[in-house]
Amino acid sequence: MITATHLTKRYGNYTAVDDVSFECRPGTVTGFLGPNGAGKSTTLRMLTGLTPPTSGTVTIDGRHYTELPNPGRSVGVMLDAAAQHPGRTGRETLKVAASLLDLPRTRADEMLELVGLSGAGKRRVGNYSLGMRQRLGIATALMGDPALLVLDEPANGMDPEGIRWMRGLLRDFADRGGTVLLSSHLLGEVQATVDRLVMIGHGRIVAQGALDELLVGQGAIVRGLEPAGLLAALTGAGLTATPQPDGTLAVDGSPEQVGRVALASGQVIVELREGRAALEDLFFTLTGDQAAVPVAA
Ligand SMILES: Nc1ncnc2c1ncn2[C@@H]1O[C@H](COP(=O)(O)OP(=O)(O)OP(=O)(O)O)[C@@H](O)[C@H]1O
Repeated sequence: MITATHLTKRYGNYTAVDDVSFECRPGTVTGFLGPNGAGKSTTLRMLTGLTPPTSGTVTIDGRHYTELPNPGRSVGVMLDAAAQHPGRTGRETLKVAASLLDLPRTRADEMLELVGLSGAGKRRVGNYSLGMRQRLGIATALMGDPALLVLDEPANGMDPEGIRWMRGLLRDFADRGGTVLLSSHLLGEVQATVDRLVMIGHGRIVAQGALDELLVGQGAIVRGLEPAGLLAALTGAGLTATPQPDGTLAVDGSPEQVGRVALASGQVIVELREGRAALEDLFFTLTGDQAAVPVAA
């Protein structure tokens, strides 16, 4: 289990990570989501002992990363897939990782196979695409058969097939009791992969919880035969309705409320559903500059 408690990092007067607390439990995949510069990498660097926190703690099964006897056997980490030695082949990279972990070098070929790079093992990493480097980084992280995985932007540079592959791999890892924490600045990349989300903006956690919980209570989506008339009726009834690019209105009321307003005002509705606004909208709202959103439990 990963536990961050009031984790804070300041660089001079600038607070990159501000009072961040969250947990990642065994059997779950947690997405750590936020726009560029939100503080994700700094948090992951504190988690893996590379940057000391200004205050607060982050532990792995109750211990600091630096206190783990053989960290690579407990936590698989990939912080920067692009930073691998370009002159080594994929196989050499994994052999070095195996020897650092005191594992047989044959493990390198097993891992190449696992991440679908068997055919590219003899090529230099400098000639790999970013997606291939991500696969190699994941192979390195999995090398020591850890119970936890920490991956910074693993979907970066991966094509849709690669993302699908990674989703299956991480799901399987978590289903076998593993704990996964992965960061992303693009919700769409991780939405189908994660069970839980921790959203960060400007160094602060703006929301966290199960994916389903975060989607609850998002209002209603309605499409009227005369959108302008429906908008006026909804607004007149005290509801906030926002026109969407697809011609629907996103309303901060329940479908029943919207239906009643439409009935009372004689507006014809051609579509009405629970407003499970795309999580992307929630993400942008929560992390946008205007957002002064309190921390959700
Ligand atoms: N060593 C440092 N010295 C000063 N400022 C830093 C340092 N490291 C990070 N920062 C600042 O802290 C903020 C958070 O950076 P961080 O890399 O954690 O964000 P991020 O969410 O991972 O975004 P990205 O995906 O762009 O890396 C940024 O404004 C960054 O400029």
